Parts: sequence; structure tokens; C-alpha cells
Amino acid sequence: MTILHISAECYPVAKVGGLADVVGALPKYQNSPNTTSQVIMPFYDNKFTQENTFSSVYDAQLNLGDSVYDFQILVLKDKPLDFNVFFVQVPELLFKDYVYSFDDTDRFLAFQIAALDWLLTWGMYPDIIHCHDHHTGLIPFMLQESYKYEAFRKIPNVLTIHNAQYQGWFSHDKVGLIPPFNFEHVGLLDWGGQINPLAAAIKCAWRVTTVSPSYMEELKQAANGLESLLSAESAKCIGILNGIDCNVWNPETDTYIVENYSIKTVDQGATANKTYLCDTFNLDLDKPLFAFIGRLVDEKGSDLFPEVFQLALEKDNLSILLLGSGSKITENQLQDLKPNFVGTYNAFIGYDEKLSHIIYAGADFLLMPSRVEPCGLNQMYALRYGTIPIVRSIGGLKDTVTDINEAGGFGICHPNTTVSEITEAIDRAITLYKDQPTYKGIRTKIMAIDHSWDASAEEYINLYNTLKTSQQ
Ligand SMILES: Nc1ncnc2c1ncn2[C@@H]1O[C@H](COP(=O)(O)OP(=O)(O)O[C@H]2O[C@H](CO)[C@@H](O)[C@H](O)[C@H]2O)[C@@H](O)[C@H]1O
Repeated sequence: MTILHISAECYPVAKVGGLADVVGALPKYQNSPNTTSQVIMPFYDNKFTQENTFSSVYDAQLNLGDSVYDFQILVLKDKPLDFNVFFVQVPELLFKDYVYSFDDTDRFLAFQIAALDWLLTWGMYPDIIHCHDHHTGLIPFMLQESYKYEAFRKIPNVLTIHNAQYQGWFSHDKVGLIPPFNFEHVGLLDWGGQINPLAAAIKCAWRVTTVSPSYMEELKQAANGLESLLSAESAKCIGILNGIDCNVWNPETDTYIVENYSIKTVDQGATANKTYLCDTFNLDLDKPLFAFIGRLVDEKGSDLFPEVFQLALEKDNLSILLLGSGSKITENQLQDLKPNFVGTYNAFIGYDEKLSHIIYAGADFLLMPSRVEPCGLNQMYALRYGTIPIVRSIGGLKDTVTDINEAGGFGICHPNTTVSEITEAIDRAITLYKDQPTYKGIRTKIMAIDHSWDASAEEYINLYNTLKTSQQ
């Protein structure tokens, strides 16, 4: 079976968040003697593309309405990745030093059209086309409706929703950018009077997956306007929990962290990493270290951090370190807090992959008070590194973290994203930390939890197989 994943992000080529981690790992775990799993993604102007060499395997032009753009399909000359990646180079639109910007309609439309135009010329079509998020959401529509791509009608396609908050909306004025199709079917593109790529994909994809079972259920109640569509299409929807790439996220071999460690040596290893963080960020080593890593957006509950941190730090019984960027208001509030709590609080506003690994290794607790969390990878990385997650029980967090007060529990859970519940959860964590034998017992227990991709990768393969069977 040949699978082609189509995505805007893929680790380590281009990463903004969890989408990259998934698309950078899933193909690896799907590849087997019987299965070839590959990725096609945009060619950005970034560190990875600057540091590697590429050759062109296809050179053509694409039409975006009346505009014509040159494009190429590039492949890596050397093969530093564990699976094939094809790159769509549209110099005028995609080759930027960012992945996302304010208006990406033309950019990602060009990407999707170039990918399909090239596929038409690819001798052997893939058995499965797997699209990720709204940036590739017009592909299921085009495969089904665009005259140009009629040859693909029988190829099963899957859409995975990593985040339904973002839908790629654009005005009907731009409908002419989509390769010609039977205009009587234009309603498939529409949701609420706009062209909505995510909605179009939910309508047209053969199957829709979300990245955790709970998120699938929650979307029927809250999906940024798509609730009724997801309920109506629920027969073809399924939640498959993400895994984590245990080769990349392994405290025994991780080259980013200060000292490697295993379950047996976590005491010493985690302390070495915590010491590094405390030295670097001027934090108190003797206090429990609470961390947050992620995008500073309302979905993650990060707008509450300035108040939560203020209240928690006033008690002077913990240290807090935050790594993230996003809302300028929150960034400024988090920066403003620094002078008030020198020695127990610090924030690194920005993106730093290496630092994120050291924080998973060195922090004692990881905060994730998300309002929406389709799956969440951070809590699974934290578990693997022996850092206890404090989560709001929602989406994938609900599916992966059990509260210490429940049978077999190992995390700290709170039902709502409010200042008082997060603060109370922090207090519970501090009480747990004071009981070092129990704390250490939980730490070794969580490191042994298996969230590797194996089971989920197989679930996807089973899903593809059912589609291939239904196609015959
Ligand atoms: N400032 C920073 N510096 C360094 N690293 C940073 C960083 N900010 C974030 N990261 C890293 O980005 C990844 C974030 O993963 P999440 O699953 O939390 O993300 P996200 O909300 O982007 O993804 C969406 O897709 C994923 C994948 O399906 C779902 O798990 C999730 O719920 C959904 O919202 C982690 O690897 C984290 O360490």
C-alpha cells in the first residue's frame, strides 16, 4: 500500500506545533515491507531547506484563476529523513521564512493544486491520500469534483482534523481559483456563506479522523461553527489518539537534554536538567518547578497565566518557567511579571526546540489548562520524561491523564479552565511534591506508560484497508 500524507508542516522540516510532530512520525511508523508512507509539503525558506540540498523531479506551471505560477517538485538529495518527503516549491507564494501568515488562501491553494497536478503525472497513483487540517482541505473536494482530477475519483482519501478552530475560510469571490468543477456542487465548498476548506473536506473526504476519541465527541457540541456538520457526518468520523515518536522523545538518548536518564536513573538525570534550567533562568532549585510549553492562545488557557502565576508565586513555594509565544497581550503581561518574582519565575518568549526538551526533562510539573485540546502531545512527552502533567480534563488530555485521586491515577486533573481551578490544581501538586516517596513513585510509573505510535499507526492502516475494500 502506498500512502501520501499532504501537510503544511512536518518535523524536522518545518514545525509550528503538534501537526509537525504527527506528520513527522506517523509515516515512519506506517512504513513496513508492505507499506510505503510518504509526505508532500510546501518548500519554505527555513533552516532545514538552507542546510540541505534538493533536486527537482518535476517542473511545471500551475493556474490559480488567471494567474500562472512556476512550480517544482523537489526531493532531498541525501536522505536525512526516515521516509520520503516531496516538496512543492512555488517560489512566488510558498518560499517564505514562515509557515503561516495572515492570509494564506492563495499560498495553500497553490500548494494543493501543484500537489495534485504533479500526482497526475506520477506513474503510480497512491492507494490512499491522507490530508491534514484545513490547509489541505480542498483536496478531498477537488478529487471528487474538479474535472481535471477525474483520474483520482476512486482513490480513497482521509482527512485528519488536528484542530477545528482554524478552518481556512475565504470569500466566494475567490471560487475561480479552484480548478473548474460542476458549479451545481458549489454548496460543498460553503459553510455559513463563505468557502470553508475544513467544512468542504468534512463533506467530501471518505473518512474523517480526529486526533483523540474525546475530541471527536466534543466537536459535535463545540467545533467553531461546524458542530451540526460533524454530527451529520458522524458515521464517517472516528477518533484515533496520536502517539509520540519514542525515538525522538526518549530521555535515554535525547541529544538536546543536559543529562540522559532512564527510569532507574531519573532522580539524578531529572535533577541535572532541573539544575541547568534553574541556573539558566535564575530559579530556585529547591522549589518544585512548574512549566508551560506552547502557543500562547486562548485555546491553551494561557490568557489566565498572568493572574494564576501572580497568585501562585505570591505564596513563594514554587518556581515557574514558561516557553511560548502568541498573543502579544499575554506575552507582555508575562514579561511584566518578571521583576516581581526574580528567582522564582521566568519566561522565554519565543520558539526553542532544544529548550522544550530540557524543560520536559527538568520540570517537576507541566501545566496544560487548555480550553480545547484535540489531543495534546506535550502531556505525553512530559509523561515519558517523568514530569507530572496538570491538565484540564478535555479532549486528548481526558483520554491520556488520570487524576491521582482515581484508581491507577498519575496526574492532576481539573474540570474547568478557570483561575481558581488551575490555582487549586497547583496547590494539590505542591502537596504531592512534599510527599517525595509518593511523588517519585508516580514519576517512575508515568515514564513506563506506552504512548508510542505503534498502536495508532496500525489503526490508521486498518482504516485505510477498510476504504480500499469498500472501493472494490
Ligand atoms: N515555544 C515553543 N518552543 C518549542 N516547542 C514548542 C513551542 N510551542 C510548542 N512547542 C512544541 O509544539 C508541539 C505542540 O504540540 P501540541 O499537541 O500541544 O500542539 P498544537 O496545539 O500545536 O497542535 C494541534 O495538533 C496536535 C497534533 O495532532 C494536537 O495534539 C493538539 O491538540 C492540536 O491543538 C510540542 O512538540 C511542543 O513541545
